[in-house]
Amino acid sequence: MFLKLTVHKKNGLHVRMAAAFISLLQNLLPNQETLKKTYVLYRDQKVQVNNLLSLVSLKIGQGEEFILHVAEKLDDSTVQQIQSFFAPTDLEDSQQSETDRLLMENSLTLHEAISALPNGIVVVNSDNIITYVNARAAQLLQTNPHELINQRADEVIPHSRLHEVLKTGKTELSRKQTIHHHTLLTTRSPIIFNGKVIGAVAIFQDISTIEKISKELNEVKELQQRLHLVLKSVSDLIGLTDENGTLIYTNEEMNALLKKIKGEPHIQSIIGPHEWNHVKKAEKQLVKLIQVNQQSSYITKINPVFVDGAFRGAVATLTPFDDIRTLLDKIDLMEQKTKYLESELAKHQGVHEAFHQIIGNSEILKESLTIAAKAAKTDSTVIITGESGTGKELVAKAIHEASSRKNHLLVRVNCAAIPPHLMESELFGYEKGAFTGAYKTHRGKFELAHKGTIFLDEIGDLSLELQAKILRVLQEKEVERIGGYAPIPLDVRVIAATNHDLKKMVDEGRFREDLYYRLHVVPIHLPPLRARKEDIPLLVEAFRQQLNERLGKNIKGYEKGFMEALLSYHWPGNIRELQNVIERLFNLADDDILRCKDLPYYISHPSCHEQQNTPEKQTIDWGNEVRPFKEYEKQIFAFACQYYPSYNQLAQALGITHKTAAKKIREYGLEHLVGKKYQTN
Ligand SMILES: Nc1ncnc2c1ncn2[C@@H]1O[C@H](COP(=O)(O)OP(=O)(O)OP(=O)(O)O)[C@@H](O)[C@H]1O
Repeated sequence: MFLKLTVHKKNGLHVRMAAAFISLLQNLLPNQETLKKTYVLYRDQKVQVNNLLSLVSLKIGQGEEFILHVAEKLDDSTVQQIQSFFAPTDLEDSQQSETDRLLMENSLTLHEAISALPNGIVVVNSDNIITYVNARAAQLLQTNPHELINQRADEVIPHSRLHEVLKTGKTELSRKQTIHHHTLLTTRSPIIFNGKVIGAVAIFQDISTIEKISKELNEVKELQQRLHLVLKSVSDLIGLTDENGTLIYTNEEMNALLKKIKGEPHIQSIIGPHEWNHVKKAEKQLVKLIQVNQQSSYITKINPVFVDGAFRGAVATLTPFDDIRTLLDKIDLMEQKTKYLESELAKHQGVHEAFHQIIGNSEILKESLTIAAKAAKTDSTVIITGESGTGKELVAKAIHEASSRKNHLLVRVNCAAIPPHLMESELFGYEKGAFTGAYKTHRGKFELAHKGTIFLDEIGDLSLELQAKILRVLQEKEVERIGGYAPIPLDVRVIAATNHDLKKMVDEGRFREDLYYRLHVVPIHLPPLRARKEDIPLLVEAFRQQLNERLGKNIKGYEKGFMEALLSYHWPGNIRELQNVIERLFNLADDDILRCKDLPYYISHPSCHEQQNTPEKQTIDWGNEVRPFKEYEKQIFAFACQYYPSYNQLAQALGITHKTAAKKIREYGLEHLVGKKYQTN
């Protein structure tokens, strides 16, 4: 039920009156449960009537009304007694009234002070019933004060230990607990009156923020330590300046430099005042190679630091340039190594097995073979240049074998060997009856090479007329037989080779410029053997094995000094000459060892030609008087031997035996001239 009551006392519902009112209600409502559920409603506020401090804190003034809400219906006499408690009285004892005012003021101040505390306060009576909760405690427990008042503390407050304190009468200091994500430090104390525990109070201090700050502080400390370690472990010189350039932080390396240059702890003593002014003004990073004390150079980076637009200092990093130079050198070396390995890999990956029979490990040869192997994968025209006997034909064969045309013919035309008047019919073929003797249609080399490869060896020996005709075939991709009526379409890959200097021939008008360029799509130059002498041992070994097999011999090795002799010779006839020399030695060998004594004299005595003063013979000088036969003979041998790399070939050319040729060369001391002009003829 609701009772409307008015306070008439001068000091309103003051402390003493409120206490008297509670006492009255305790007498009138002996049922404690009813009393617990009895409230005072005043201006939107609701407080339990038996909570003295809360009741007083309503500050109900003189003449003001409030409602008493009792949980049960009261009989008339009880209602009357309550109403008469508040009935106006004519007389008010002025001294008592002053005492009441003082009491009221003090308890209100106390209440305000407790309410305003940042700590939460919960008070229980001796039965562990909550009698007071301040606003902060209610906030921390995430509820309203009136939800807690009159409740058992251990039922409504998590981890409450006030009942223990009531039992022991001992204070529990600063116990840490977590309630609703807040870390609280709780102190619980008994309230003792007349030596008796009449209640207890718990004070909660929220230390969540402090904890957070302390955690952050620890993190900052850790970060600082790590940063310190990082700065310590870098070899760069690091410094932090204020706005005047004074170094406020320096790592050990920077300290060492400052010590060395005996400089002030200012960045200006390292970079100079001019650069410092520039950093301040430019508002961007300065990167410069700076020489300090004319001793060491540093790559210096200065980053200005601006806070809210104001220049506050700079971070300076100095990297010793020598270190960088060493690193650059290392990188350079690594790059070179990588390039080398890449090219090696490319060579191994790129070289088709058809190239494996080409022996040699020299860089210069491998480069040429790499180009050849790449060319094999295309249909481009290839021209192979190089001295006689360097392996041009071998490479042409390998290109064909490694190409997609390998299942068709490789047709070789030796342009130097076929008589010029037969060359045209050889190359292009003829129709039956095209000329006298053409009894049947003859297909030319180009036609035979259809879908395959034509190898035009010694192309520099072609007449200008035939050069023009070949150019036409290359351009039109068709061939016309002599006496033929219609051109025949051709699908032929052309590989040409020469030991002539075609460029020079073009300049001299002996080779067509247009054909020269038509052929030079993929030029491959094969180096002479003297330019890759490191290949000699490999070649000799390969020839030894081949010849053992071919000639059914068992030559096991070479005499000491043998390889040295081969290495010091200049091999004008290149690999062909080497091959021939080894074959000759096989034939001369008495046992299973190749011996120096069997080597041709000009090889076993490499210096002999330098000692000789027989001049090269350009022509044979017949003179105009008859001279002794031997003189003519010497001239003939001196002239002829220059054009052949071996006695064998010389003998063949002169129509004499090998033995005679060798004997005569030795007799006239002409070894030094053998093969001298071989490469250019
Ligand atoms: N790298 C090599 N490895 C093994 N044998 C080789 C090598 N180079 C050349 N030969 C051999 O040397 C001889 C001459 O080679 P090839 O006929 O290919 O040379 P060429 O340059 O075409 O000579 P020419 O210009 O006189 O025609 C051949 O018997 C060939 O097998």
